[in-house]
Amino acid sequence: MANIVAIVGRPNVGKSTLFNRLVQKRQAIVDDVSGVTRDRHYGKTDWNGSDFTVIDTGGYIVGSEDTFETEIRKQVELAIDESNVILFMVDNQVGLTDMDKEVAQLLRKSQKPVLLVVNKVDSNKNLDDTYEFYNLGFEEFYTVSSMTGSGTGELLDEVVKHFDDTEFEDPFEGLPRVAIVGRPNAGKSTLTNALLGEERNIVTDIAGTTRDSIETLYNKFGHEFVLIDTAGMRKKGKVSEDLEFYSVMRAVRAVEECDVCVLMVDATRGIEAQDLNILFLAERNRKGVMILVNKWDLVEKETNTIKEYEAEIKKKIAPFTDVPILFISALTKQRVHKTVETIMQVTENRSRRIKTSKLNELMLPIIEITPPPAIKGKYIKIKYVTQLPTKTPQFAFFANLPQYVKEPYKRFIENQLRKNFDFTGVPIDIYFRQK
Ligand SMILES: Nc1nc2c(ncn2[C@@H]2O[C@H](COP(=O)(O)OP(=O)(O)OP(=O)(O)O)[C@@H](O)[C@H]2O)c(=O)[nH]1
Ligand SMILES: Nc1nc2c(ncn2[C@@H]2O[C@H](COP(=O)(O)OP(=O)(O)OP(=O)(O)O)[C@@H](O)[C@H]2O)c(=O)[nH]1
Repeated sequence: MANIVAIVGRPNVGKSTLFNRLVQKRQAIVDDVSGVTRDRHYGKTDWNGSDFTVIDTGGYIVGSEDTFETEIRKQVELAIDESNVILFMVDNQVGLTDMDKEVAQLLRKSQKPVLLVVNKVDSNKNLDDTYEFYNLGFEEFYTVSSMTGSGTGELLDEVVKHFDDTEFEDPFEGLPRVAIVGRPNAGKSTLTNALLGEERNIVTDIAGTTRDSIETLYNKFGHEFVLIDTAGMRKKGKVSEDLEFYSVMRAVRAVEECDVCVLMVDATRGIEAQDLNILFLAERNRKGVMILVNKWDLVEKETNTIKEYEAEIKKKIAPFTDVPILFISALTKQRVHKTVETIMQVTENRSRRIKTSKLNELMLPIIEITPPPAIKGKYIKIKYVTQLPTKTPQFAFFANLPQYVKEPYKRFIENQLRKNFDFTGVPIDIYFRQK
């Protein structure tokens, strides 16, 4: 089950600071698609082995027509809808404010666990000031300093206790789980219908703590997989910018739950920042990925159109370019069958295992010819390589001075692996270890 933690609170209490502490910078994604409106941050992190996504719901538009109150209300509603645990943050330096009380009032409606976090308790002598926050009606609260990190460990210990890790009976155990994601209007529903047709039968309703994702079995022409449909996340009556964000949240959740992430792009719009965010998220989550350029029927074609389009996309998704890109029309069903075949291929690639003997036979001569560059006069000797017994392809190269192997060489090794074995659509990890 995906676990999502939202941070809410009035402006300036330190939400972004906590967010940045929890989510390493490179893992954070700034949802600045709406640009003129507000920034929301979401990113992946883990505590004691529990993975979760953190959303910083904050960020306000200067000069917005919305009053703070409407803004806060939206933010809180979003948190209640989309997260599994809510962190309600207040500011110990400023003390209790009316706006904090209003937020508390809104949060009272939530069925979800809400943890009160008193921030900016930078030293123990500030603890005396925190008592007034008992007025918010919570039985307890957590004092932290987002700036120094103190208290965040205790907070996270509590957060992870609220995750729903119940193993549900999975009737599709062992089948690949596929999510179709993309911006609003990219054609996700059209493709889903093209795949499942009239027989679309909803087999299970897996009730998560937050909402139901519907899983449907695709079983035709000898291919079998489970389609994850998180369409329920889309609420009626949301204004456009929220709609955009809901679609992001839907994608984030779908990415968490899938094995293969099918990113759908509208050919008439091209690949956009938000598409790339989702793609990178999938990559970091070690999911299989493929790109569908949909509505290809609308594009005026010349001899090199596909080639050029593909090159354009590859430039944007670099360095992970070993990704299938198909040009389809969900509407006319052009290459829909090819889509299914590619899904199966990516699934197979993701669980590909290469024998150690085969790996060494192939890779050691390559390394012999192109060894890692010597550093400070020290020669790096790679002795052998093995694939780790993980769910997705990960390789360990054993060397005398593994710490000296740099990123470009890692990339070289990755490219060689990709050249020799089919890992298309699959992120691979390469580690250098001491031997
Ligand atoms: N002393 C102290 N200052 C903090 C701490 N956490 C955040 N701050 C400061 O508080 C200010 C606001 O922090 P942000 O993280 O931007 O607050 P926010 O809640 O995300 O604000 P919005 O984006 O406006 O919603 C910044 O100047 C931070 O440096 C803390 O633990 N101690
Ligand atoms: N010409 C053409 N139109 C398409 C194609 N696929 C989808 N459309 C149209 O694009 C519009 C949006 O398609 P949907 O399938 O609803 O898109 P979606 O991604 O599910 O949209 P959201 O539910 O908003 O996220 C509809 O009017 C479709 O008929 C295609 O391959 N070619």
